[in-house]
Amino acid sequence: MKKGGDKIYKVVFIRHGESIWNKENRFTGWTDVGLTENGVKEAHFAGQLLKQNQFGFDVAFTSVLTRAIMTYNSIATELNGHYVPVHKHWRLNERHYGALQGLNKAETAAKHGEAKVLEWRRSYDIPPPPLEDNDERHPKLDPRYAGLPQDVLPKTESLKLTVDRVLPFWYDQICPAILDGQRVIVAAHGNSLRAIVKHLSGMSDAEIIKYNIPTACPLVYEFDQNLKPLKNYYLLDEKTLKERMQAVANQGKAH
Ligand SMILES: O=C(O)[C@@H](CO)OP(=O)(O)O
Repeated sequence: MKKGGDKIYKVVFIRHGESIWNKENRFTGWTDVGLTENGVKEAHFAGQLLKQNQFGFDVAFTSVLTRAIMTYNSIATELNGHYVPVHKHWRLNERHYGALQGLNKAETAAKHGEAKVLEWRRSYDIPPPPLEDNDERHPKLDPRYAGLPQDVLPKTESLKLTVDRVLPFWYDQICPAILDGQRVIVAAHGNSLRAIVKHLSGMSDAEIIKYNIPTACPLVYEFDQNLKPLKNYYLLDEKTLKERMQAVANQGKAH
C-alpha cells in the first residue's frame, strides 16, 4: 500500500530576511551577521502571510546561522508557534563563500568584472577562492562547529558542493518528518535553498544560474506521497516577486 494514499504534503522554504551584509552588499556565506530592522520586518510579514494562508507547522529546520534562526523566530511569533521543535543544522548553512566573504559585491565586480562575479556567485561548479588554513574566518575556529571533523568544514563551496552537503540532511532528516505527516518549515539561505530547489525541480546547471531567491518570501512546495514535487509557488504576487528576484541578481553589478 502506498504511504499516505493521495495525501499532498506541503513544505515551506524561506530565505532569511535582509541581513546587515545584504544591506551592505557584501559576500556573506558562513559569516554570522544579524538581520537589519527591515529584515526583521520582512520576517514578520512572511509570518503574517503564512498565517493569512492558513499555514501552521509541527517542526522547523534552520541553519546554525543567526539570520535564519531570527527569521524563523519572527515567523513563530506571528504564528504563536514558539512551542514547535526547531532543529538547527550546519548542513542548511549558506554556501561558504571562501575568501570573498566580507568583500563588497559591486566593488568586486568593478575590480574583477561582472562576468567573473557572476561566475563566482552563480556558476554551478566553480567555487570562489578558498580561505587559507590559518585564516581567522576558518570555520574550525567557530565553537558551533567544534563537534565536527575538520574534513567536512568547507573553506569555499560551489553550488554543487553545497548540494552535496545539503541533500544528506534533506533526505535523512527533513523527508522523514514530511512523510511522517508533520507540517515542515525550512528557514535557510539563498544558496542552500537554491541547492534544494535545483534538486527538487530538476533545473539544469545552466538554468540555476538565473534563479535567485528573494529574502523572506515563503516558497511552498507540494509533494505526492512519494515526495515527488507536484507544484511550487511563492506566497507573493508575480510582479513583486520578479522585482525582488531581479534585485538579488543586480547585487553583482558594478553600478
Ligand atoms: O553573500 C551571500 O552569502 C549570498 C546570499 O546573501 O549572496 P549571493 O546572492 O551573492 O550568492
